[in-house]
Amino acid sequence: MTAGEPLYLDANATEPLRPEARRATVEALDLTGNPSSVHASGRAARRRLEDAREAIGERFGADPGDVVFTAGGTEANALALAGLGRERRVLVGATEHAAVLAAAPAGAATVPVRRDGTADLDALAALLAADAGAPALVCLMAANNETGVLHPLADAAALCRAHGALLHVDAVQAAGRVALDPGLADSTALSGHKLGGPPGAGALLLRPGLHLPALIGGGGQERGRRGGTEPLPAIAGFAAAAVAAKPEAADRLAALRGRLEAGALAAAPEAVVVGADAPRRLPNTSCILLPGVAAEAQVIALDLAGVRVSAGAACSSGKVARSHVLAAMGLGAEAGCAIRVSLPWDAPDDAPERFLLGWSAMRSRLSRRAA
Ligand SMILES: Cc1ncc(COP(=O)(O)O)c(C=O)c1O
Repeated sequence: MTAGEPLYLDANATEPLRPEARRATVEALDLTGNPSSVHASGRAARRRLEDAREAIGERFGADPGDVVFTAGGTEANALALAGLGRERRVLVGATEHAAVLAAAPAGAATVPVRRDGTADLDALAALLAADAGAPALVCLMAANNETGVLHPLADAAALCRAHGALLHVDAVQAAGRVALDPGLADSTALSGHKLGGPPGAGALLLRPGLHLPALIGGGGQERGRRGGTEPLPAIAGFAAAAVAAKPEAADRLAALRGRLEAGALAAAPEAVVVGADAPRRLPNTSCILLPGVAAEAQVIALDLAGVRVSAGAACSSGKVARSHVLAAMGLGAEAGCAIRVSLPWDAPDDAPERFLLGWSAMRSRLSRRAA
């Protein structure tokens, strides 16, 4: 990104494509074979697919045979819920992404969160103990897409193990941004475009030996766990992006985010950074609530000032829905005044200062309009 261009601060919606991912995707586009074909062209495509599987496995601590490629994070979550949730009672975190909430069965129990957005582990323990005889599947995300808040997954995993429950982790936002402990979850959902790959590929990582019935049948691909010809170019780009996305970049993003938040709070002391009290947040994410100013108006005015951010849960369809995440954290109508600023991997060094200029222009524009 160079000066004069719009400032893209919506990485949690989609990360900019990494150059390594672009190269790998374009190379794979020229492989004509179907990985299921037995001739030489098919075998070349199969080799590329298995290279990508190995790279993803190595990067996230899974055996390559336990990496199931999907079309993205939504499908990876749906596959876990449908396959592992079968004949288990399902418990889902209150702030899970719509991809998990929509895939959960109607009778699923909700694990509440505390005001800082972290899962209430006392409540989880009580829910698990309440029907101790029935096997359970617990779904908790590694990091929230709106606030960046990280759940205490090690403690949650210990509770699940103690109660014989499976733990599914939606790591779509956390993967590549913070280190993930590969031993914690029974299944982990990933999405290529959230870590700098092209859209169209994701994965579900499974604990060794865990049986996963397919959600989509078909030609027996992915060891019978996901039918359909694998989207090789997107998968190759996903793997290259996963290798390139280093949690070490977190310190730089956290420093930029720190300057951005400090500047916003100095300019508007009434502003609140939602989730800032949580013990851990994603380094790139800031949910800033400006009381009395509708998030939609903020996003439009910021866009006019050349700064691209999201409002609330706007990752779905461009519509701004009331955020169930902020509601679960105890916020009322003021939740409609929160924007999400998410720094991409290639955020420029002066991103905080450029955001603050745009923010100040946005605030003057909106206060002139209100006057
Ligand atoms: C936490 C989380 N899970 C799942 C998804 C869905 O991922 P995909 O866009 O790859 O389907 C998203 C997308 O915003 C997300 O933020």
